Amino acid sequence: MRIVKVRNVEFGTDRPKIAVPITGKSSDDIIKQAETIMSSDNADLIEWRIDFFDQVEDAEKLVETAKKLRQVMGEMPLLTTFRTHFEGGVKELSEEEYFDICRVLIKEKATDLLDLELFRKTSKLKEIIAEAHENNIYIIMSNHDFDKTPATSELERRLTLMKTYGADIAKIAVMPNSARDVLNLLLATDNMKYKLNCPLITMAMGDLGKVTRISGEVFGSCLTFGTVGDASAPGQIESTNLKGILNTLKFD
Ligand SMILES: O=C1C[C@@](O)(C(=O)O)C[C@@H](O)[C@@H]1O
Repeated sequence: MRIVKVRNVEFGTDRPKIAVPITGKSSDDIIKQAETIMSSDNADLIEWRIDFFDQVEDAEKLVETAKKLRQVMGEMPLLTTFRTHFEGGVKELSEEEYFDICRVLIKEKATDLLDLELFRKTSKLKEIIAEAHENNIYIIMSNHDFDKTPATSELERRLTLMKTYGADIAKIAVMPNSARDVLNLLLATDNMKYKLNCPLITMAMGDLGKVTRISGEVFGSCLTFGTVGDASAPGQIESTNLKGILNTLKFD
């Protein structure tokens, strides 16, 4: 599998990296959360969920908060994500507004990794990916289904599409309604881990899917989301616990 190195963290090798989400609404809350995460010593990277931030549409405030985060985070990679309402996020934005926010983050080099949702306008996605790469920002392309788990072939098709568009890492999150759905997500992951030559992040959400959040090293998911405080999706495991389990399941 290809390895993607962002600052001092390698994705696609060794145990899955732990991303801890920040879900604060105000700039102060966001910085406080980052400080708590840093002192927990469990995170390999932080995901800033900017759809929770009540000033996300104010470019100046967005960049100012990103700069403060960088001061708190030292050399730890920052993933910035605007999760749209359509894919389970907090705030509703037009497609144009969504891409405007991506552009601000890229132009100001305000993040190391940017989440980009697959099901947006293709021509725009390609433009944003090119701009991100010119500015040394990595793209995690993503897709979320909060109701169900698509068929394995469809999961594989979506992951392949992400890679074709130029994603550095391809991510898919689904909601399982049966153990078979969980297996299908894991099967798609295992099928694509060598085929795609692109690190993958996959998970089944909710309690039923928890096993997918700890088994990435076996099946080929390079990152798992764990909590310090609030969760950003159902089924996320507390980060101290998560780190212990990942280390227990580690193999050579
Ligand atoms: O894409 C994802 C995955 C996620 O939905 C999860 O299930 O852990 C959590 C989100 O914050 C993140 O952007």
